[in-house]
Amino acid sequence: MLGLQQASVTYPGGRTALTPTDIQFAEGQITVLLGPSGAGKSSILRLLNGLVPPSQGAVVRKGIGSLEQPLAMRAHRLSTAMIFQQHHLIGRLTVLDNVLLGRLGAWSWLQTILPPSRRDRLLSIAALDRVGLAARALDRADGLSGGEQQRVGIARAMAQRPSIILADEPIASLDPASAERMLGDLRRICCDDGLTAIVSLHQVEFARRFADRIVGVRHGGIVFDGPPAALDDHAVDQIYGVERPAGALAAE
Ligand SMILES: Nc1ncnc2c1ncn2[C@@H]1O[C@H](COP(=O)(O)OP(=O)(O)OP(=O)(O)O)[C@@H](O)[C@H]1O
Repeated sequence: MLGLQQASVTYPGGRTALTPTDIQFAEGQITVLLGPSGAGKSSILRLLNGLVPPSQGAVVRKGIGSLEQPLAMRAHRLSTAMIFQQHHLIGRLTVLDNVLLGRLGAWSWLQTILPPSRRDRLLSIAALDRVGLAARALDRADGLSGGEQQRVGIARAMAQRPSIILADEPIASLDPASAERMLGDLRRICCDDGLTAIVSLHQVEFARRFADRIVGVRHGGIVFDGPPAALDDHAVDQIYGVERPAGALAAE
């Protein structure tokens, strides 16, 4: 449904982060981009959400067309939610207000200056309930733990009512238990709602448990593409090479 067609990324200054790449992401599938630091995972996600334009090639979405067209990009962004490594919550706002921000893209100018509608508030509370945080709706966001704040990030993404979720290292700053909970919630919601998710991760064991499909990225290219069961030690070596960190195999 969403894919790269011979798409590459060369940043100003001349650094090529992604060599011309073809890849399709199937509807309703959870894909993990796995690879060492600097491999090009974030650059793929930035292409997919339009934060960087392809230097060559195209990003194409079924039913919308090439994202080069401004109207296509707008339609794509409205139905694509991002989850970041740092949750980007506004600490002094309530948890509920942060989740309501997920509705912004759907609001008219007038709605942005009026109090949120009852419908949007209910939708946001329902999204919080799905990550077990409805009871914290009126707490200040900065009063929550890091793991809870990341789950508010999932709720905010869900409030957008997306069909695609893009997440860039969403567990990078979490302890193992919080990471497990966060990925568990995300997987359950994606499976229940049939969402397409593309998530970059560093940890091989989390990737194996969380993904339907693993795409290994190294030196700006795809070096592995298959189901978790196919990610054997040889494949991990192909992805990480000598850079494989001591903790890469552990779910940490
Ligand atoms: N804005 C930028 N300007 C110049 N070079 C960049 C920029 N962003 C990334 N790069 C370079 O592009 C390459 C790929 O970076 P990218 O962030 O896509 O990798 P990554 O696999 O996501 O790494 P990490 O896991 O550390 O986030 C790296 O060499 C990086 O230094």
